[in-house]
Amino acid sequence: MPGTCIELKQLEFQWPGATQPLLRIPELQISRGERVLLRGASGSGKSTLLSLIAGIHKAKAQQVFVLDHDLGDMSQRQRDKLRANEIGYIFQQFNLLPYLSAYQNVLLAQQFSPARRQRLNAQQSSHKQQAQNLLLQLGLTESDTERPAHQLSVGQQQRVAAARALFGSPALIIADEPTSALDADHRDNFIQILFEACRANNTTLLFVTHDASLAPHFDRAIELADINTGSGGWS
Ligand SMILES: Nc1ncnc2c1ncn2[C@@H]1O[C@H](COP(=O)(O)OP(=O)(O)OP(=O)(O)O)[C@@H](O)[C@H]1O
Repeated sequence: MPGTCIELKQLEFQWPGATQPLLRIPELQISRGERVLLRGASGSGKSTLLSLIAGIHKAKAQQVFVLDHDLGDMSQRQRDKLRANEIGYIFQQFNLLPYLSAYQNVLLAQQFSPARRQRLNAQQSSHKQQAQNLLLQLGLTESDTERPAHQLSVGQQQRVAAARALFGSPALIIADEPTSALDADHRDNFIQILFEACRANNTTLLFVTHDASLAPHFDRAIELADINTGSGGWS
């Protein structure tokens, strides 16, 4: 459907070895440019749902549409390509390469993505300059952008992970508890910057958190248990 970023219909997912489906979601629709907070108890299946939307895993019975692509019809390779080009993923554990500098970690986002490279090439400045500018906007100092990731604080590493997700303007940002290690001031600042970057590009944001106080910042807050009738919905 035009204007729709994510559409789930009759999604059902069960981990191998589990006795029942973790996720059974009859329907969910998220519009392009919408900022959605997803909440749920620990172990209820939030990260699993994000991995299905990002095409990392695939459900047996599913209709998952992302940016008008039917993920059920796509091979792993095609889903990897869509993710590289159009989905910025901020992982709980950041997944930074420790001995690369902050800006080099950001540059990784375009390495496997011709679409991101093309959008970056349309700007005047070099890719390195654009990576550094994004890190400065997110609150790192110029010298921090040159430091290896393992020498940065947890909060700084979170910002590098966010910059890498945003680099090259993907259409969808998926963030899995990206503010869990930040204090309240840094958390609000981080969310404002993430929102500004998303607003500038009409980027959709799907943001998982345990922190109910963040809900007013978002267009919509979804409780996973309210949309899921699988085993994750009963906890
Ligand atoms: N790779 C996997 N193989 C088998 N089971 C898994 C795998 N990953 C997650 N699970 C199981 O799926 C359930 C949901 O896990 P998931 O990480 O999606 O929950 P969550 O809501 O994101 O939890 P949290 O808030 O604690 O991060 C858990 O019971 C977990 O053990």
